[in-house]
Amino acid sequence: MQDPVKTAPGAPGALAAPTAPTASSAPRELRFEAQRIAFGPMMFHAAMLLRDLGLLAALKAAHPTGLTASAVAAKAGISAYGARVLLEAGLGMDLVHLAALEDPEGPYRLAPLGAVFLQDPMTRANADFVRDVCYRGMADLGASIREARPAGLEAFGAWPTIYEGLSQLPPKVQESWFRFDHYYSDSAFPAVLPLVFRARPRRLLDVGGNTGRFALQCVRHDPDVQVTLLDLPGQLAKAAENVAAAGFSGRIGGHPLDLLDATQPFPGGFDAVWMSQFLCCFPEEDIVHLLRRGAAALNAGGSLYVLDTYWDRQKTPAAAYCLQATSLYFTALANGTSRMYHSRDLLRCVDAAGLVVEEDVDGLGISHTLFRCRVR
Ligand SMILES: C[S@@+](CC[C@H](N)C(=O)[O-])C[C@H]1O[C@@H](n2cnc3c(N)ncnc32)[C@H](O)[C@@H]1O
Repeated sequence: MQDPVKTAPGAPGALAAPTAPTASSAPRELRFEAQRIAFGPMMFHAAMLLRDLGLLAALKAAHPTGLTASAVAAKAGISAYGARVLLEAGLGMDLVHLAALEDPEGPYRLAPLGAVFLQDPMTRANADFVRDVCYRGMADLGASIREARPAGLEAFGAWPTIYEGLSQLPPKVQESWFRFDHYYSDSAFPAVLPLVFRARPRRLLDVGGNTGRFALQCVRHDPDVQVTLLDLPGQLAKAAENVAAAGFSGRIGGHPLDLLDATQPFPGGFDAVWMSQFLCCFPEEDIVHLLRRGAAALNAGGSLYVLDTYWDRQKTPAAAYCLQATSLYFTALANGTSRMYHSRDLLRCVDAAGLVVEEDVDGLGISHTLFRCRVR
């Protein structure tokens, strides 16, 4: 197993201060970073409005000349006052630049960070997810931690976890949830298919198969494989629609169940059991049970695959930061007890479930690691 990436936030190299730092001795840049955190939730909304009211796009179209604040206001269809407060917040975030400090009317220009915030697909998936799914519920992070339940989920409904409510969330919230989930998994699926199908599994069990996205890729990749999806009824109803629309109802089936209900057995007789972006949805004790039940569904010689994202296995601090932040969604919105794991946490669960990792591949898609496991 590889060592943690030294540049990941929280990695040993990043914390090597011999004595506790004090606020008064902190360099100016650190104090600025602290203010970014302090005002972050407010600036976030300003950044989203700069994006969604079209201010950043107007500045992009007018690059490099730029636009005055009143011209931006006219293009966005907002008041001059509204344009000025958003543009000035944008200056603070370095999303826009002002041609001359002495003239606050502008012209304003799109800054390099503004171009990333406007155009980068990962930033868009993350930002929409934070605004539409997480923002309101995140105010209940403290209650969620104290009570080990997703207290923030009450913003949407009275479900015990977000998974029971997923198919009933408001359309925009669902759209942002799925776009976030798919943004990450879609990047990894093409990379893992050759690894999973090297052993030519004939029957594959996709545990937490959601709306059938991976199953559809499997049946397109291998003409002989049959896939069974395990998930909650709401997700499987959506999966059945997708599978039928793609013409694969004969090769992809669904088995609705609450995977945490130990009285409901998994179906058996599979050459491969697949768990993608799934175990991060559970606390460690449930992960061990789910792995054991997955292992019991395997034919002799079969493999259990775990595809997930671990913050210690990331190539960049930005990727580790995204995962560490996503953990807070699991706490306040999803179930109050799971998180984006360190790889060692997950490997400990694999061992406790009586499995051994035979293959451990990092760098799949944007941020995924694949463990191929067999029964010990
Ligand atoms: C984060 S999604 C991952 C979906 C998909 N495997 C992927 O890679 O994109 C987790 C899935 O686990 C399912 N799930 C969570 N808790 C469950 C439970 N108790 N019973 C059945 N399915 C559950 C959710 O409904 C969801 O489809």
